[in-house]
Amino acid sequence: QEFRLQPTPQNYTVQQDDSISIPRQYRLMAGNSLNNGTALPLLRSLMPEEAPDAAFRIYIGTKGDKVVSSYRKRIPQKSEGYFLKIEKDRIIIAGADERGTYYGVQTLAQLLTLDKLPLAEVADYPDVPYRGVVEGFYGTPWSQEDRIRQLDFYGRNKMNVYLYGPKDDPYHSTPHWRKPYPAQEAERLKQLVDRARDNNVIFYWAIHPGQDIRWNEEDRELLLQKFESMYQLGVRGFAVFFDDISGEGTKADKQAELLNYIDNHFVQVKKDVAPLVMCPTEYNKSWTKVEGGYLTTLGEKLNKDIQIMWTGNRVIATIDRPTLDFINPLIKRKAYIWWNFPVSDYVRDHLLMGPVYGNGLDIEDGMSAFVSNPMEHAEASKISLYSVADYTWNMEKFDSDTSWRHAIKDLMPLHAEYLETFAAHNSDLGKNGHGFRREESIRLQPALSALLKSYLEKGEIDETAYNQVDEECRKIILSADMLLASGNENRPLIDEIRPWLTQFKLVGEYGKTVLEMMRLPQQEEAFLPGHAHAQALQTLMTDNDARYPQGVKSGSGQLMPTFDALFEASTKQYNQRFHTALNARAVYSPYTLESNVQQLALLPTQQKGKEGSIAPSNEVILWQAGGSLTLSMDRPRVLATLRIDLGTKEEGYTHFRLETSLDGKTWRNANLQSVWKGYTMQKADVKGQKVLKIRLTNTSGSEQKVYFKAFRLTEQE
Ligand SMILES: C=CCNC1=N[C@@H]2[C@@H](O)[C@H](O)[C@@H](CO)O[C@@H]2S1
Repeated sequence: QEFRLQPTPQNYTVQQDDSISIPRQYRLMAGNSLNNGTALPLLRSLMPEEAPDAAFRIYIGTKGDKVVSSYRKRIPQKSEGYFLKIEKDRIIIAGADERGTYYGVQTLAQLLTLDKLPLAEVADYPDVPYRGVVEGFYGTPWSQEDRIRQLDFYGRNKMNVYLYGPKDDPYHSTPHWRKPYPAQEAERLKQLVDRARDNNVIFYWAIHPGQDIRWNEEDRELLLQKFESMYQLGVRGFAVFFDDISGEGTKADKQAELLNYIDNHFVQVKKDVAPLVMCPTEYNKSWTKVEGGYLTTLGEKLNKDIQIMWTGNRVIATIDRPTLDFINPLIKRKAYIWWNFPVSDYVRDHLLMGPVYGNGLDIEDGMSAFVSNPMEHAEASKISLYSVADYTWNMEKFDSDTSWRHAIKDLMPLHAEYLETFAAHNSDLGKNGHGFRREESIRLQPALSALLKSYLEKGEIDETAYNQVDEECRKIILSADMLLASGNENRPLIDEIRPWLTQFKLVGEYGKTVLEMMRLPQQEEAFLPGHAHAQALQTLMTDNDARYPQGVKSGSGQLMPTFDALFEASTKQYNQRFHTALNARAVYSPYTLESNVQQLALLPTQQKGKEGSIAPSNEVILWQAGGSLTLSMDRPRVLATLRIDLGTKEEGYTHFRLETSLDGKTWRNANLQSVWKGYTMQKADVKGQKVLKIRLTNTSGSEQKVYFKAFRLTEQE
């Protein structure tokens, strides 16, 4: 692939017929505005040989510095803009501000990877003011090493914000948000703040107090003290998240009062702190009732410089002009977009490695920020983050596929072709509660559907499609092995995705086995080993690693559905021909879910051995009066245990009735006994009962706001 600057600059011209060799020595002419910034240390790390008498010169400064005064007019009049020019005997880097100058050096860093320096001219600036990442997902928070590597990545890709808000950090959220971090954690956070500064990234620390905040003087002061303790660690960006909570903390006027107090008595007082950011309780259109006044209250009452986050028309959604035309007038400012991609905490058995696409390319003027909420897999998230950096810097010129391919090359230059094969087939989310899907196996789709169609409809094999799919299965197996054996090129990435690489290889082998089976349904003996092997591979693909209780899925969007359909079709053909009863069912979930509660209706069911479950949801469920959820079995089954966790205390369960049925007509009450306090985990007394259906209904007569943290059953052996 040809060289490209990342992100794509606004203006970039190169003299085609000329270039210079990279100067070994140079005389540095630096504006003193850069003294305690990070542009100079970066430049020195790239070009170490300063020599006062060298012929080659580097002029670097910020608008207003004498040293770049003759280039003043060339500097874009945009914050974080810069002008970079490479001439025969000099390089000029002139920034509109310190960060712009730093970005000019980052662009030079990329040009220095070429053998010769092009005589280039770059006049560049970002489209979106704040660009970066919010570590805001449920699940295992990133490690210290993950975060250090992330911050360096943001510096190189011109992302300027990182918001620290991992839901499962107890000092960010309930129960310890009021307490300062213990010394060791505080030290680690200080390291991150320093690393962020080296990369010209604003480190935002977020607090998530809403689940148990009291609207009083004491909690307000405790919150400010916590912010002060973070300020002492060097934090210069602060956020307050009120998402995924219920109860007192959800009141808009109270939230606005608290945030304005923080703004007036902390942020504005400190003078060196970035604008305050808040995450509202109603943070997407599908959850907000405009007439309820929550958003308009924030829009009217919140100080104008306080940023309000928004995920779009749904929790997981792409962002377009209508999305912004809805929210901006209500909040009376440009939304601070929290984009829930590639976050996978609601589909933890999947990796989201595909291209970033679907967001509008003409909406840069409608948002104050665009930050990505990524996967708990930090390295694997970089494929998307690279493209988010590209998209937010220069939206019109963003090309999803080019960006995706370069993102992969940036992550593993020596194994790019194998990582691309892996990423192409590991991008869809599978069925999920949010109904958000992504394209997968795009290039192979025509061959997969042609192969399946001709086989199902005419019992024939489309040889062209067959060979394409066969060749891809070979590449899948090869790619999995090459990446597993890739050593130190990007060990953190391989450590993260290893379970999915192992699964990916099984998918390739399963494909090859099924392709062989397709040729043999008329051969009584020869068909059998292939059928047995395919079933063995199906078992291996479902009984995966106990360390991943949520399971590991690969190729679930296109490859596996096609291979399963071909397995079933060829086995059915065989059974008809030889009057046998070989198992002709590939995947098969004995449980189906029906519900008229909108946020539960699409939740997938899972089966592993004797355990069955409905996938949990992270958010607050608005469970309407009379709303119900019914789990149906394929046949009556004897239950051992049933555990339900609605994230509520004892009294919360009195609003619900649990019933079981053997025929779907007559229902019996099953009582809910509490198993343990805290987040009361409930256990129903269904031991030894034979059931066909289980139903949970809100019988309280009014809407209930609960979580849906667990719905798990085990069958009797
Ligand atoms: C604008 C505020 C967004 N707040 C959110 N909190 C939750 C996040 O913690 C989850 O990672 C995400 C995906 O499951 O869903 C919502 S999005």
